[in-house]
Amino acid sequence: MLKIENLHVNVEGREVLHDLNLHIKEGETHVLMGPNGSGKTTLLRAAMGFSGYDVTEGRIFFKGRDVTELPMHERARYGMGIMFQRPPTISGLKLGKLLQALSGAERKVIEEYAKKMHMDDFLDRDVNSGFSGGEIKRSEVLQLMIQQPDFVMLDEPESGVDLENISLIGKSIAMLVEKDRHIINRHKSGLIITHTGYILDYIDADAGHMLCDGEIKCDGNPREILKVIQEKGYQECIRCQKIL
Ligand SMILES: Nc1ncnc2c1ncn2[C@@H]1O[C@H](COP(=O)(O)OP(=O)(O)OP(=O)(O)O)[C@@H](O)[C@H]1O
Repeated sequence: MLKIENLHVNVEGREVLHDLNLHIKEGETHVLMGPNGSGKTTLLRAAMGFSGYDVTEGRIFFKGRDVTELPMHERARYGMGIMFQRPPTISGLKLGKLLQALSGAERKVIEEYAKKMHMDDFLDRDVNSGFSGGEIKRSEVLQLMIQQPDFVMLDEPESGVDLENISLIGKSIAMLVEKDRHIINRHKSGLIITHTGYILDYIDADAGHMLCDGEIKCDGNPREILKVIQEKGYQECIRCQKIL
């Protein structure tokens, strides 16, 4: 689904990602962990094609096609979707209208989806305007549910979300990446940034990666990586990777 080879990314003239390699197969969901400022969001944004995230070396392949030079809207059309860590407020644009524009679906269908995410009362409000942290996350997941991308990138979906809503968001993301289906019938994939690992209670991730100083320092079982980080810190995770 996504193959990243020897990726180097500059942000504001500084190299943030160095020689990064990542391979996520169709039907797989991976989690990405790492300390603050290590480059996790940069990786998602570069993969999605945001401007300001300059690929200076390396290639990004999506569904077998080299998308390194493709603009973001074409990557989205081709099946990539992203959930922001801190999405902007869009004054003057109602959430319902945005969902209609994203999907072309009728209002009735949008209302049904919105109900599932407990967002039906938000359709006539400006996107993210005055939304709480948890409401913003539910709105982001709702936008992805409407778009149904083949590959979702989620930036800290559980941060700022209360326990009840983590369950709702976790289960919805599991459906987005088809974790409810048997592996042979699963065609969607995902990459999820997490600090706490709560999302792993809902999504049985296939692999985990620890990013530090712009490089992936460890690949392995996500729960094992998380355990080492929680108990001994990131440096120990880098050191002990052989046992994961
Ligand atoms: N637009 C930008 N302008 C300047 N520096 C940036 C910009 N975007 C990212 N950076 C820098 O790149 C580095 C990596 O940032 P990034 O947001 O990718 O980290 P992260 O691993 O997602 O962190 P966190 O866990 O805190 O969300 C940081 O030092 C950050 O300050």
